[in-house]
Amino acid sequence: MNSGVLKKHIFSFGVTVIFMILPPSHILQAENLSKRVSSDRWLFRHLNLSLVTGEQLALQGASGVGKSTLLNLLAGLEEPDSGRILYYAQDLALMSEPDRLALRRTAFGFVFQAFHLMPHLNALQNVMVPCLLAGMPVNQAAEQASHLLDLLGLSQSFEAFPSTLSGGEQQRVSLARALVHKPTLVLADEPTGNLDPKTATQALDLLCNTCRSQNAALLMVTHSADAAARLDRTFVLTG
Ligand SMILES: Nc1ncnc2c1ncn2[C@@H]1O[C@H](COP(=O)(O)OP(=O)(O)OP(=O)(O)O)[C@@H](O)[C@H]1O
Repeated sequence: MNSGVLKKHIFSFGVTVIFMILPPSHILQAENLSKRVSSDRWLFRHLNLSLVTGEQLALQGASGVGKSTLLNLLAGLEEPDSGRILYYAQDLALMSEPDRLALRRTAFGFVFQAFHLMPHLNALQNVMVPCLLAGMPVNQAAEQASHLLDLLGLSQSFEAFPSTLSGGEQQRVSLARALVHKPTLVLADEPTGNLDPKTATQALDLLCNTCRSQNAALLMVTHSADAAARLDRTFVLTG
């Protein structure tokens, strides 16, 4: 073995050992998080939650307990009353608004409960938005968006505007939009809540498999015990 090859072997062995010794890195940490929605109502107090890179976590809890609010806090869309949220050890509250916006656009993927599709854009254009915001060429964005819409059974609906789509179709467009730019963290609020059982299984397969293959962490709100059981771990939010 010549010395160049030997050095390469020693280097890759060293990298492997470092990965084995280091604890898994936290992509997201919520520390001592508290949120109050009125003078006498706290949704949660001193909540701690963390996700490691590539981990899939189900978020469960009774209706109205604060799951969507927690997702909004973790995404930096709302501010906690106390506590902090770290993305790879960076405190979201200490980032400038442009940096936080850039992080949300490039690293995060969202499936909102209310979809939040842009009404003046068709399904394909809605899914292309995160790619275009990340600076991807239009052709490539269209290719990635149409591939995901195909996989979600929406190949006939590229040109359809949100108002002409059913709730389940809008939800699948919203799911495609959350994944299309290959985010590192996907926050999904009941992403299969509007789908029939067969379509829900297909959509969940796509969500979980895409996150696994891209080593993206997934935090998914779900009322379904079956859906939760597919993920690595469940966190139950209690009032
Ligand atoms: N900004 C706010 N001001 C006042 N009340 C709020 C605010 N945000 C959330 N709430 C209240 O907090 C509670 C939790 O809402 P949230 O949507 O987070 O619950 P959830 O657990 O996601 O519920 P579901 O499972 O029904 O979707 C609700 O009672 C809601 O009305």
